[in-house]
Amino acid sequence: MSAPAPSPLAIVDAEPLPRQEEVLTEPALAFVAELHRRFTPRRDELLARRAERRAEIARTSSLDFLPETAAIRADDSWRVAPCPPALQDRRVEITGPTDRKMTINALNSGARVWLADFEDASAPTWENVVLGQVNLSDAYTRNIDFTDERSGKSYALKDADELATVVMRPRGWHLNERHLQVDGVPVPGALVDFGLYFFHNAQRLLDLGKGPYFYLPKTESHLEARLWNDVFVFAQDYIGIPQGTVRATVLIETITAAYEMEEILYELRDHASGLNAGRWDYLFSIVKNFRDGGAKFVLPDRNAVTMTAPFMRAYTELLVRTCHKRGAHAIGGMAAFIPSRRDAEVNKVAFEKVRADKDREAGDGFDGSWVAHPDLVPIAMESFDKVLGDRPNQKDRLREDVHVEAADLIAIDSLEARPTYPGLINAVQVGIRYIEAWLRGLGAVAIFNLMEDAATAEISRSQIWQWINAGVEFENGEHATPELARKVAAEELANIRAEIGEEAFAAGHWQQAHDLLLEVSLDEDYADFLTLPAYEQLKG
Ligand SMILES: CC(=O)SCCNC(=O)CCNC(=O)[C@H](O)C(C)(C)COP(=O)(O)OP(=O)(O)OC[C@H]1O[C@@H](n2cnc3c(N)ncnc32)[C@H](O)[C@@H]1OP(=O)(O)O
Ligand SMILES: O=CC(=O)O
Repeated sequence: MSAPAPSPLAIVDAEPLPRQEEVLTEPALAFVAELHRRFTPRRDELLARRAERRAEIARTSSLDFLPETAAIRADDSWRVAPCPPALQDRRVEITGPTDRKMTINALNSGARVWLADFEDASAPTWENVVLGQVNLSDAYTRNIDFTDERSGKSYALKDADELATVVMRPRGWHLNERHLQVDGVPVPGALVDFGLYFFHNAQRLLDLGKGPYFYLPKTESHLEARLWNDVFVFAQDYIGIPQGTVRATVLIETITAAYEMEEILYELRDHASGLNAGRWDYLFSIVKNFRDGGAKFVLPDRNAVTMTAPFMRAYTELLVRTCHKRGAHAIGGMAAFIPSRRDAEVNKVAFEKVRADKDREAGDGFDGSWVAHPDLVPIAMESFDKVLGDRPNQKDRLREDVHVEAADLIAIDSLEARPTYPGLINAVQVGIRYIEAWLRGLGAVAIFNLMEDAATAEISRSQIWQWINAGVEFENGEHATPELARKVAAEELANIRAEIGEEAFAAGHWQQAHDLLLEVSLDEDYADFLTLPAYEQLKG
């Protein structure tokens, strides 16, 4: 008797979208279903391991390099695969969501790379998930030019040799895509985003002289990197392209991954092209993991933690050293200051702050860095041009002077700043405003002239949780308590209502955002990710 046919992947509870049939083709869905069958069980095991490790951190309040992988770190002989030409020069990378306008603007921005984001800059509505894929395919076939009906402005791609190389960021391992299910089980969003993109574009990209390149977010261990590597090996065979075609840049943006940088590169060595210092999620991860570690681990206001804090320098310098030792690119992170074309003073501050950040990164040995806005591309370019000149990167700068001990990465108490009452107000303001936008399908927004996305919002809500649980006393004598957070949130909601007016208030999701922020900031049972309960409430 022949084996029963595998269950197909079903589209569940989703309104049909224009042109979805171009992305959700039968062969593409069969590929995603196969990824799910092969790899979701291991994904589930690895999520359970995350919980075990966090329980261990709660018990010990410490982390260390892994004894069982010491041989990988000690072996000086291995390197990651040679870098493909399209990724040699990554001196400036722009990030952003994949709606049609942003896709064209990012590709045309003058940056060498565009991080096309299905993760923190994108709220995972079904429309964003599917139409983001349509837009990327349209960009590769040069079928994307359009006129914005509201502004009347026309958008067209520049010549191919002027466009940024795309590095696509799928969702992290923890999020499911409820609209695609096998036997009633939702497929991990990571496999949906990766699978659809890879299936439709891998060969097309090779024909264009590029390749299927990925940023891997929120990795917590080298075992998770191994899972991605196995996904790549399977996917390359499945569509018949050579092994080693995929390239992945791993975001080192969890505190546990910072202790496994070498191991992560090792697991992915046939597919790795670099590591990125994702500072915002990194801070979130520190607060999350050490949230109940007592006063020693209490971070001050988010905006008071800069990249020059000793524990942040330990992290970034170790990242550069590790990458260059193994032949990989070291890519810097995101300064959150957003320029304004309408306000010269805001613009000036953003340019100054971003220039200082990029100068520091270029000086420290990074091979490139991120910006959030096209107007910041020339600023970052100047910083890296000064250091790199005609060289595509500075991987030859080995930074052997860098020595980081395990304790340096979590020496939070070396900071003098303390949490402040205005810091609490800001965390509440940003939390409500960001969650409201997310529930409308926007994953990245400018709030108070700073870029906010899922990672920065995670810091805000986690700090409220941590400060309350650590019984922080602010400079004005107030204590962080659930009652105080509720009072500040109620005031903020009233302020927003007065600011935007009744009609706009009623049209938005403000009360819902307020309630959700309080839930994820005050619940004793801390939610691992804000986007998990938020996804339950996301329409579409
Ligand atoms: C922690 C992390 O994970 S960081 C990575 C994730 N976060 C991101 O990627 C954020 C990316 N940045 C953004 O999304 C945007 O810059 C925002 C939301 C912060 C601000 O956007 P806006 O309010 O539209 O900015 P602004 O009005 O100044 O934009 C001016 C123009 O630049 C374009 N633009 C702004 N940012 C980007 C971008 N990142 N990519 C492409 N185009 C952009 C706008 O579309 C607009 O184009 P138009 O003149 O044709 O209409
Ligand atoms: O994803 C990047 C970060 O800073 O977080």
